[in-house]
Amino acid sequence: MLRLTLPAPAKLNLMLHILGRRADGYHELQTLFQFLDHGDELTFTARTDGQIRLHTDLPGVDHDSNLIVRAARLLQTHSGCALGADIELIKRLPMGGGIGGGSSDAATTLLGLDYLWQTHLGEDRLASIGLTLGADVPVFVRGHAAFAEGVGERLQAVELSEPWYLVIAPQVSVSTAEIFSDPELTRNTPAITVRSLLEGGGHNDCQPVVEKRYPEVRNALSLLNKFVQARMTGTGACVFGSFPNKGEADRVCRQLPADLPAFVAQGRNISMLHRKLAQLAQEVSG
Ligand SMILES: C[C@@](CO)(OP(=O)(O)O)[C@H](O)COP(=O)(O)OP(=O)(O)OC[C@H]1O[C@@H](n2ccc(N)nc2=O)[C@H](O)[C@@H]1O
Ligand SMILES: Nc1ncnc2c1ncn2[C@@H]1O[C@H](COP(=O)(O)OP(=O)(O)O)[C@@H](O)[C@H]1O
Repeated sequence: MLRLTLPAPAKLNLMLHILGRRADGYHELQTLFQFLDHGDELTFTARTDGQIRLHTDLPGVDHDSNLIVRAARLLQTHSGCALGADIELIKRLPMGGGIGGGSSDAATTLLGLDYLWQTHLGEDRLASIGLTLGADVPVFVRGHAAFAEGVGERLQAVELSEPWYLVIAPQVSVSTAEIFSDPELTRNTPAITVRSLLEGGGHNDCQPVVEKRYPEVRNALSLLNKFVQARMTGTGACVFGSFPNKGEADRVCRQLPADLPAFVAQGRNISMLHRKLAQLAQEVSG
């Protein structure tokens, strides 16, 4: 196989508690990740000259800093593979939205090129390579809804209900580092067990800080709160509410101001990337 198209789905942090700060400045957290059936799309074509070429520009991100290019080069280093790739990206996920677009693109690159180049590094090595690119990359490599602890790298797979979500993407990009360095961020939420969490509850400790700094996020939350309990994902800027079916989510979506970007997607416990890879494996073996 020389060419491969794969999805890079979004995630939501259904809750995000900050328990403390480590000596290296990173924060200890507890969070619940679920994927959405909405995301970016990447197409990989193998090159024999070893070059990595991403053919899609992202505003404010130069070629070599793009997480896709960095992931591809890391995979070359760790596997010793001499092949390269041409990569095209269809970018649908808002950047700095807290729905993990960059991390998901990186994970899709690691899994996609591992498949295309036949480097067979395996999920454990790909997840640890991914962690060097960002705290959120491993969950996308694993592809299962998870309760995460540590800086997000200790993952416990969970089975959640799969409701429909209405996601509003206020037109601001929130820097994760900026929110984590805010002196007003609450960093002392007591640890909870995954069991008590699944029985209900949880909140996002970053939300008050982002609401204070970004009126666009505050407005999106109060708009959505008129219909359903709204919450922010990750360090923002996206906010979401859950609905039992697509029809109700679409109905509320139609009532939002036309100039406010929003979409409806279903929560998924197994990521679309892993569904597609499993389908490919079945086609090859069948
Ligand atoms: C907090 C989450 C929840 O999903 O936020 P979002 O970025 O998705 O909104 C993520 O774990 C973010 O992961 P990711 O976006 O990969 O962050 P990284 O690139 O690893 O870190 C960006 C910066 O955020 C801070 N940071 C990040 C994660 C963490 N547990 N503690 C931190 O203090 C650090 O200052 C770091 O330099
Ligand atoms: N392929 C990529 N897609 C999105 N952002 C990227 C990518 N590569 C690098 N970045 C950088 O990473 C930052 C965070 O990206 P993103 O994952 O979209 O946000 P978040 O972590 O809030 O979900 C962006 O603002 C951008 O500067």
